[in-house]
Amino acid sequence: MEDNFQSAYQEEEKRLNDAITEIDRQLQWLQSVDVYTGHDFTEQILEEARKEKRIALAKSVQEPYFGRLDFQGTKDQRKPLYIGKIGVDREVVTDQPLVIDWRAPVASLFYSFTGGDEATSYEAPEGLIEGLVFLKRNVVIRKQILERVSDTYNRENEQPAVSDEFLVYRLGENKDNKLRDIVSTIQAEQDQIIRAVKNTALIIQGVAGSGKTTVALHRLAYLLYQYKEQVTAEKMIIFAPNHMFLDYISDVLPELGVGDIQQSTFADWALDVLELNMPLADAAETLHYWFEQAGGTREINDEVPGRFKGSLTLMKMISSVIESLETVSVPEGDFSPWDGKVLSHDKILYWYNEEYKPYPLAKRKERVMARIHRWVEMELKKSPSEAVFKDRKKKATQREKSYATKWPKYEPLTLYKQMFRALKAPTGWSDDCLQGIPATVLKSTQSDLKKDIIREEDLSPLLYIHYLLNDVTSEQRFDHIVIDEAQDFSPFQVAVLDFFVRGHSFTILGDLSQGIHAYRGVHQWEEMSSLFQPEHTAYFALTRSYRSTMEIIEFANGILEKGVQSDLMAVPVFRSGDTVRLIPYGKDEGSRIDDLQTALNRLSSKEYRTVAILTRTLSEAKDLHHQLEKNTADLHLIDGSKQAYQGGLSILPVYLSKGLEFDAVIVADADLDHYGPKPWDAKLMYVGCTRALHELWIMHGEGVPDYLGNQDEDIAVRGWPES
Ligand SMILES: Nc1ncnc2c1ncn2[C@@H]1O[C@H](COP(=O)(O)OP(=O)(O)OP(=O)(O)O)[C@@H](O)[C@H]1O
Repeated sequence: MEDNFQSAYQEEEKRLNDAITEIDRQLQWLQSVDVYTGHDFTEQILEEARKEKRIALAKSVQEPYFGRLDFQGTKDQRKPLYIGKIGVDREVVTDQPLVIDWRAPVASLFYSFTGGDEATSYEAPEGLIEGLVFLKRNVVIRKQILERVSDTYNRENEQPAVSDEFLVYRLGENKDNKLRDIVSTIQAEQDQIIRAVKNTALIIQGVAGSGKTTVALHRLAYLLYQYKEQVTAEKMIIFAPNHMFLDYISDVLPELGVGDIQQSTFADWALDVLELNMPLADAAETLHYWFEQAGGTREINDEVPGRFKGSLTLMKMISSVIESLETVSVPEGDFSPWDGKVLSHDKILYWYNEEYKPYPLAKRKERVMARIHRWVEMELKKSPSEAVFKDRKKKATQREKSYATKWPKYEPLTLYKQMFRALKAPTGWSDDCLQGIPATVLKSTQSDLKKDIIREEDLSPLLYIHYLLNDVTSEQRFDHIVIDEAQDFSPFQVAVLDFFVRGHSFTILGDLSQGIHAYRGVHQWEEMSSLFQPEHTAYFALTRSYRSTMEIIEFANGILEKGVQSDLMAVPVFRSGDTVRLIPYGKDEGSRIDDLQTALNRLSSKEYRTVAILTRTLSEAKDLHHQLEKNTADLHLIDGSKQAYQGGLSILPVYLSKGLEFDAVIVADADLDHYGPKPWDAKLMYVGCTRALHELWIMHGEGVPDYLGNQDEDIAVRGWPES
């Protein structure tokens, strides 16, 4: 065995040296070519290509590849294929590149192959290629040094199966303040999503830690490679919950050699499209309303403002109101540019109803007004003298202006205010359909709009009105949209986004078990899948969780099972760690702070890079931060206003921890005073617990919710661990 390992290591070391020598040679040659600075367009394009290649090779020469797959096609010889983040051709091009790009068709075998000695296949441009896999090997190269060789499949073994050994090694590493790429260990179920066809609304339900965010980012890199003729990075967008999260994921795409993909929150993007230069109502206020109720949970139904304004019911209402506007748009009466000259109402109606019918309302008004203007110009030309011409022109300009003001104002916010009766509605429009708005929603929205307060949930209706009035320009239309944490999106949001993307090309990822913003998000994925024709949508479930140890995952599953009655259980990768700790605060006054300080000190003295204390509310996080920072250097408070996550030691309310991960997590105040028995509280607790990679300590006062108790001793243990 040892001998085998030695010879594998030596073989790979030799291959590595050969590869580095060749890449170096190519790089040196490129560097020897003078940089072109002239004006010849073709030369400029060639120079750009050389520049890109220089950058790629300089990166590749450090860590050329991470995997090897020995494959023999039915009509071929057995060949070792080396797979890396960047594909590199040989100097003398042969049918086998020096390094194969991880996104290339043949590389899919490296990920999809799950063992066994039967023939396997992959989809190539020329058709299905069948063959046998002999070896799957992971190699770790850092700065040109071969650090590790690990065979995850060898056909010569007695029971050949792909092993998780290398994956477990990778998962055991500590994490810093940024999400990382996973190209060397993408799993078959994840690869299927990454390589799914472009023009589909993919909906992915993935348990906490199943790699949803990571997979979405790899998918973008794949789409750019596979559909290079059809998509560009600038026309792709990722929607994520907040700026700190965007910063947290910001290293993955550059590491995969992809730049320029837009990354935004839905709110920022929507305000930009709407050209609304006003801040949204403070989100903290909404969060406070829903989350700062210690021990209790507010009632959520389809009539709470977020759910209703995110519903297709409101979408339909808006559609009929705008439709009704169509019939009352053209001002009553003829248009007279100067006394004695008349353009009949019928003629204007004809232009509006026939000639410009295909245009959306706002454009139609523009076209009709432009047509009227052209008619005026023609008539002006018939003026008998210069003086009459001038006089008529002056009058006509004034009357055109005043005629334009008689049209309804095609502006989303104005129309929205009119719908909620915060402004007088245009005469004659039929708003019967708005009778169905629940009274509480009508009242609160009306009162907000009168004060010019817009909330996040108002953005979909506003965007929809904008779309109905103006349509979407080709510059505004995306090639692909990723929605992360999609359980917090409403059906209306996705329905509106569908107008802004070509071919329903979506990657929509979320976890219903983490649906802590259920007052505005979906409760079932059908709410989203039903927006698309069955042939335009596909559903995937990711059930394996890669983030946490088995103990933490089993513990979190227990919360779901008992607290949410959910069957969306996570399957752990076989990575065992310390048992979860349930630690009661001491009985003395002041014990809570002392105990939390002790927990933080003990965990931060280990070799972890990131440790977090999660509180139930923001005010508790602030208070605790104030108390603990006296004795803890560099303790960061995350309060929702931060643009970047710094790693290290953090205190934050549990609802702001979504999407993030920490080597060790302390859940503070996990008692009935803070977490009630309802599913929503259990979901919050689930989010908190699933942020931990290696260690989870649950600290609590008197009485814990049922969903935390009765766990097996090998999963959770009461009391402090021995120091
Ligand atoms: N195939 C893999 N190989 C190695 N690490 C992986 C793999 N898949 C996921 N991970 C790791 O698991 C962790 C969780 O990934 P990610 O944050 O993308 O999951 P998620 O499903 O979006 O999580 P959540 O919903 O809980 O926020 C990350 O540290 C990621 O690097």
